Amino acid sequence: MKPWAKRRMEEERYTQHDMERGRLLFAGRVDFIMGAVSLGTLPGADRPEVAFAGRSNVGKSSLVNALTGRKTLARTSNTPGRTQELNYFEMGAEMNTPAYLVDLPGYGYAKIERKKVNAWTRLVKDYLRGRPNLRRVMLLIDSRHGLKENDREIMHMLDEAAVNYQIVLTKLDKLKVADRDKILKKTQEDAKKFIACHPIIMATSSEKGWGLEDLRAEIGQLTAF
Ligand SMILES: Nc1nc2c(ncn2[C@@H]2O[C@H](COP(=O)(O)OP(=O)(O)OP(=O)(O)O)[C@@H](O)[C@H]2O)c(=O)[nH]1
Repeated sequence: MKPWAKRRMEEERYTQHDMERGRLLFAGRVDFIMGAVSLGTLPGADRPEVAFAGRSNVGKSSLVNALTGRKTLARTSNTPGRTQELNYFEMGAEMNTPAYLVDLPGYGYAKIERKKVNAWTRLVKDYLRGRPNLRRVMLLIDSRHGLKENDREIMHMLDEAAVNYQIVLTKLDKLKVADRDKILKKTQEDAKKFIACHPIIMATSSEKGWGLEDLRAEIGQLTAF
């Protein structure tokens, strides 16, 4: 996308207030609250939350770290599929409208046995159905691969649970310039087939810092009361 076109979209999509709130949310303290293995142990639903989901190795930890400008907040790894908990982070503790960021366990790692996949599905399904303060799930998709079968399964699950979700492409820097627009358009077309999927696809690179300002603003807007 041409920089001017991108700039215009940003201006139309977010108010100054959203951008400012997004910036402040991620600029202050972002504290790890807990890793929940069951719904019974989740923190109270007293503030809005946004969850991050995606296949193992999609770049979720890198993105969360890049958003907060920290290197060690969410664990990045070369051993996909290790985290099997709902990891809660509190953002904007010093603001009067704080929010939670929830890092959902990665899915689709081939070496995980069926039993664990079932446990993941159960935990995440229960979470998605029963969390009234969940404003949106950011569904991360590796821009080199596009939507895979298990991404589509999750999208159907989100559709059924009537959870608002939005696709965030990751690792855009790994694509050739000409391929970036192609994957964006293709994903946009795919997204139309899913009822609860947000029509706007966000594109990011944690490595280069691309799309982070937009994503912060989006989350700022979503978690404003
Ligand atoms: N070039 C490039 N590499 C990236 C980017 N984001 C992540 N990576 C790399 O992709 C690999 C996986 O990244 P992680 O952030 O650990 O992925 P994850 O989704 O948290 O993985 P799990 O812990 O399995 O859930 C790492 O080697 C990262 O360095 C990006 O924007 N650009």
